[in-house]
Amino acid sequence: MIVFLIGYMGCGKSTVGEILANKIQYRFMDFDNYLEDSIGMSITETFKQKGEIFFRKQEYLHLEKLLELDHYVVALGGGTPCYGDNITRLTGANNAKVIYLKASVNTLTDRLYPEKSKRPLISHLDSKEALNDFIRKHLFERNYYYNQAQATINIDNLTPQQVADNIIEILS
Ligand SMILES: Nc1ncnc2c1ncn2[C@@H]1O[C@H](COP(=O)(O)OP(=O)(O)O)[C@@H](O)[C@H]1O
Ligand SMILES: O=C(O)C1=C[C@@H](OP(=O)(O)O)[C@@H](O)[C@H](O)C1
Ligand SMILES: [Mg+2]
Repeated sequence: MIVFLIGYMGCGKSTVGEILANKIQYRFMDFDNYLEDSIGMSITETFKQKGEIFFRKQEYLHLEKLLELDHYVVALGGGTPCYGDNITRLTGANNAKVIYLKASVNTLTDRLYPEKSKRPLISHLDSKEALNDFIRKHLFERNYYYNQAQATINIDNLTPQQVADNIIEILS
């Protein structure tokens, strides 16, 4: 089986994915790190030098390889399920379970404000209010895709360990 974690930037896909993989003795892949290795540049540099459309194309192309994995937990990028037919490729894959880590706009704002420099889509937003407004609108657009996951966990008041334990319960 492959477990795909989806959800908005900052919901904890990378953090929870690693914990979950350790708990269930699966391998872990952070799709962003994988893309950085295969492109040979950080995501920030890729957006700057090649543009977002290039990045989305890389995500689209490399997703094909992920679908062949087994015994893996994969933390996808926040945008991965929201472009092309990626969400149906994920949910339609044999042997895959797509899980949405759902967080409120305020939780995401609090978590992302100190880390926005690592995320090119939000790094230009100066104030916390501007970030909050951006996330509210962006999440509204993206929820259409995230809501197609096979399971959803409301993560607002959970530690990463608790989120991982919730996923294990869903999988059992
Ligand atoms: N359940 C949680 N509770 C509190 N902080 C969390 C939780 N999950 C993740 N974080 C923190 O939120 C930030 C974003 O987490 P990250 O795993 O990078 O999210 P994503 O990969 O979805 O963008 C990190 O600083 C991480 O330590
Ligand atoms: O939401 C997005 O479009 C993106 C999310 C990022 O991953 P995280 O969700 O792990 O931050 C990364 O793929 C890139 O900066 C674009
Ligand atoms: Mg991540």
